[in-house]
This record gives sequence, structure tokens and C-alpha cells, in this order.
Amino acid sequence: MSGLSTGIGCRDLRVHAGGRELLSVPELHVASGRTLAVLGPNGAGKSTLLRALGLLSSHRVTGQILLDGCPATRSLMRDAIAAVLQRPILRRGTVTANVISGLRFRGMSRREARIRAWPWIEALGLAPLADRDARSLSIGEAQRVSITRALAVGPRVLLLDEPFSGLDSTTRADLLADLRAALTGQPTATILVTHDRQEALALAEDTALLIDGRIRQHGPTAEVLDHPSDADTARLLGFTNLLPAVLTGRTHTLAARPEHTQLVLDPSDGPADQTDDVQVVTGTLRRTVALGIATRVDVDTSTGPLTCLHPGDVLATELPPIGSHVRVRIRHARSLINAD
Ligand SMILES: Nc1ncnc2c1ncn2[C@@H]1O[C@H](COP(=O)(O)OP(=O)(O)OP(=O)(O)O)[C@@H](O)[C@H]1O
Repeated sequence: MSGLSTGIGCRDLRVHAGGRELLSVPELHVASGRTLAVLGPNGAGKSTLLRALGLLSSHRVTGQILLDGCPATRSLMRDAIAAVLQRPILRRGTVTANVISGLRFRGMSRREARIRAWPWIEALGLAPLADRDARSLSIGEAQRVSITRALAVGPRVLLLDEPFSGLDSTTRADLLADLRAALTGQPTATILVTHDRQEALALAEDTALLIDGRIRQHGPTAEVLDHPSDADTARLLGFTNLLPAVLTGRTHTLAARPEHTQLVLDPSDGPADQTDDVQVVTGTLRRTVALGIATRVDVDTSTGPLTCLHPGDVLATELPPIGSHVRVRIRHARSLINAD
């Protein structure tokens, strides 16, 4: 079987519910051994896509779901997938009993299941908790158990529905790193649904941007996250400052991150003239807010508002008075090829 046809995919996938189309995906494929992040805002259809791909949907689904290049049936899919949801659902019993439950469900003896699961328990750092009552775990520990249970069955397809969303930043970073290490070299096609760019970067080689039930961009994660193509994907990727062509004199609308958008406070602190990578626009200072690690400055231009983020605490004496005419310097702006 060719590398391209392994894994999970779909053709002409459409999902309807409540008299409307929730999702329309002409084609998508995640090869064995690769991870795709599906990044989208709330309500974009991420969970709808995941459930449809796993043949777990209760909505009206049309189109083809492919498993290793062949049309998937429910029983083939049941054997192939493991899923981890936002809220871990654990059974009564110990951590080990929970981790082996997926293998037991597939008919393996308790002894064999323990032998098979133990390397995963160790790899995910659960050995010290192995005999703990699963109901006494923190949410982070419980999600770790839930992920280990999914990995232990050696799934050909792993579906992750925002599994890190309730975790504090350290717990999340540790679990992301452990999961990435655990998946490396495994013949598993993984799909991570998330609204967090950092999670996509940490876990996925490829990223698809899903908005209003449509995939707007799809490609290598670093490239997709840094090159929005339209205003919606720009907002999703943190390029929240939109600069229409009439404001900059360029041929396309540009988009920039607030951290790359700053007031020209002192003309000597870097270029204040327009170059290929630096735009300078003018506007009126509306508001300044000290955020501790940064100072936010809101500016109104002739085409709309801009948010500037200056690192650290900028002294009030350094800032022009509210209502002043100001210049704003924008670096690393991206051209939105689909916005004009
Ligand atoms: N039974 C239903 N009838 C009508 N609309 C529905 C139904 N179920 C879900 N939807 C709508 O489908 C859209 C996609 O929902 P989905 O849960 O897939 O989004 P999501 O991207 O996973 O969002 P979130 O990040 O908030 O979990 C939403 O607008 C939701 O309101």
C-alpha cells in the first residue's frame, strides 16, 4: 500500500443538521505517522468534522470516509480509532485499569493488556500513579490517563478533540511534549482539533484552518500559521490589524500582529520610513492600557482601528496625549491575497 493512501481521509464530506449545512470538505487526508491540526474558532465545525471522520456523527453525513484508502465501515473504524475528548471520562478503578480498558474492550486478557500498556504508562509518566484510584486524579492527570489509554491500543487513527483546553499552561506544555514524543515513529494518523495555535505548532506537521464549516487553508503548520490568506484567517492567526490598500498604498490588504505594530515614539528608535517590511501609517491615539508585560495602545486610522503592543510598561510621560495625531510603524505584515 502506498504511503499516500494509508491513514484517514474523506471526499465530498458534508454534514447537515437543523436544516443547515454545518460542514463541507471536498477532500482531506492524514497519512499514517502524521499529525494534522484542525484550527478554528468556536462553532467552526471542528468537532463536527472529527465525529464525521470517525463515523461517530449523529447528524446527516454524506460523502466518503476513507481508511487506508478504502471506504470505511463502522466495524473497521471501531477497530482503527481511539478518541480523546475535551473532558476525560474515566471508569471506576485504578489508573492502570483505566489505561488497559481499551485493550480489554478489544478482547485482550488482563495480563496481556498490562504487558502491552506498561511501556505507555511509563512513557506518559503515569508509573507513580499506576495504583491510584482514577477518581482521585486532577484534571491534568485524568487527561494524561485518557491519552495513555488511547495510545495503548496502538490506534491507526487518533482523534483528539481539544484535549488540552482545561489544563494550566505548564501541565499543557508537558503533556503536549510527552504526546509528541510518544507519537513520533508510530504508524498513527492523528487529528488534533484545537483553537490554539501553540498546540498546532507543538504537535502537528500540517494544519488546516476551518472557518464556517469550510477549510480555508491547509499546509505545513509553520507556513499556514504565518501566512493568512484572507481577513478571517488573519484574525484566527492573531494578525488582527488589517491595513486596507488605500491606507498603505500597496496592492493588497495587509495584516499584522499587534506585537509588530507600534507607535513611533522616538524617530531614532528604528526605521520610521516605509520599506518593503515596514509600513508607516497615521492615526489618532484613542486609548492606552498598561497590561503589566506590555502596554496596549489603540489608534484610530482613516480605515479603522489598530492595536499596538509595546513591550513592558511604557511611561505615561513617553506617550502622546489621547487625541494626538500619531504615526504607527508596522513590521512583518502579510499580504492577504484573497481580501481585495
Ligand atoms: N444539532 C444541531 N443542529 C443545528 N446546528 C448544530 C447542531 N449541532 C451543532 N450545530 C452547529 O454546528 C456548528 C459547528 O459545531 P461544532 O461543535 O462542530 O463546532 P466547534 O468548531 O467544534 O466549536 P467549539 O470550539 O466551540 O467546540 C455550530 O454552529 C453549532 O451550533
